Amino acid sequence: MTVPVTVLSGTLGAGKTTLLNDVLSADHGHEVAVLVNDMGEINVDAELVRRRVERTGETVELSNGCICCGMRGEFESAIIDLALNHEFDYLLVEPSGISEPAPVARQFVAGHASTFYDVSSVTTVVDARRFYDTFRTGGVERRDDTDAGDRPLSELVLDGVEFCDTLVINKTDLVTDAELDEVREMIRAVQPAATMFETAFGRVDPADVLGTSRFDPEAVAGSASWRRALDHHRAHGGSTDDGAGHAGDDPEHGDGSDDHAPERGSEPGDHDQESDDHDHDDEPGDHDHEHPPAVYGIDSFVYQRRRPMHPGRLADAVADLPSSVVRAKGYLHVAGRGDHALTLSRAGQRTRVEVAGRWIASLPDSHRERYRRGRSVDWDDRYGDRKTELAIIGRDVDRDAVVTLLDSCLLTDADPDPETEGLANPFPNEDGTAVQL
Ligand SMILES: Nc1nc2c(ncn2[C@@H]2O[C@H](COP(=O)(O)OP(=O)(O)OP(=O)(O)O)[C@@H](O)[C@H]2O)c(=O)[nH]1
Repeated sequence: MTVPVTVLSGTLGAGKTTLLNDVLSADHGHEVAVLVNDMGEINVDAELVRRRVERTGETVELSNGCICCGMRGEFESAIIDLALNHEFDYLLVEPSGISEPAPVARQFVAGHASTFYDVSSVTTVVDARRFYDTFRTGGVERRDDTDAGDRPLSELVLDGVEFCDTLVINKTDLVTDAELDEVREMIRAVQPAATMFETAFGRVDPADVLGTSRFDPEAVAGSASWRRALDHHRAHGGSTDDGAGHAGDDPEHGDGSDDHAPERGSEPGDHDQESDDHDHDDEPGDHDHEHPPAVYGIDSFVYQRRRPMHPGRLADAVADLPSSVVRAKGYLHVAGRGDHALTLSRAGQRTRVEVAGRWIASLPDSHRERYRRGRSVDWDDRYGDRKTELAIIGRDVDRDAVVTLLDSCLLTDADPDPETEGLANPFPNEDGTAVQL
């Protein structure tokens, strides 16, 4: 029999430990083991949790790195060791505040540990105050964890919100009702599918996070609004691409730092395999539309163009995107970067662009043909698989204005040839590199 697992995700200080302690001290009816992954030398969270868990089960601490990347092997050994040598009937995992929940969950879905465990829920705790400040007012981010690489906090926050089945909006005591309404709406904009709770000091009913069986790897991986928008777009003729139209990674894996290096085909429900499997919320007769139906008054659409973007104008345009755009994610075809597919990930006011891999069109003939034979690539006679394809998510977004802004970046015949004329180009052009705009 497998042991059910809840992965409790959330950025630093969101209130995970507070919630965990509250749940553990309640009458939950389980023999719980807890695995805490702190990054610091002083294992404060583990201490707090240990006091609670002593009565009922085991606590395991992993403190020398992040279990979603550098410590995967150690993590796997620890959970297998737990399963083999200890008595418990539920596992709670609190990854570090910089861990991505998807690779953590994957260890239980696809790794050796999957023999012993079954993910019941990936629950993400969000600090309502900080979410509002980050996404509504574009407030200054605190970078209190140096191991987060160069990823903005806003993106780490959205990682958790986008990959979960249950969302706990915590610290509601620190926002006004109007602010909470906005937080709820913005979260719904990026993650329409998860079950949502609102709380202060992590007070939830244990049954809301333990044993819910809400987790479905494919559904969760496809639940983010940007993913739904891209899938819908492709399914309705925006492209015949199979979601892997270049030789690099999916924009899901938006991180080029060494520790969080993307790994193809490594996520639960990996999109290279499942691009068209999940529900697209089709509307009959809606095939001209490039977006899923509005959810909670939220707009989402996909901007797609083949022609390359002028690098300087694009960098300026990204900075000028209206604040109504909460999230944008997808590929960029940038002039002067004809070899490399770039992924853009915008979370709140922060935008990060990284090299995702090579465009298939830039590969030597033999490789190119092999790729094209292996997958149904959306191919253009002039540009091959190169294209800009961005899912744009927000509230009351002036779509025409965004399209006009992005169209103004398209390279024209009047522009100098960026491949030959040494145009200033802020975009990255080597594997594993990224810039923030
Ligand atoms: N005002 C307020 N403070 C809270 C709430 N929930 C937690 N806190 C406080 O916020 C701080 C961080 O809470 P933790 O539970 O340690 O957060 P965490 O997510 O475990 O943090 P890390 O383990 O550092 O990633 C603590 O001082 C908590 O007492 C809440 O709902 N309202």
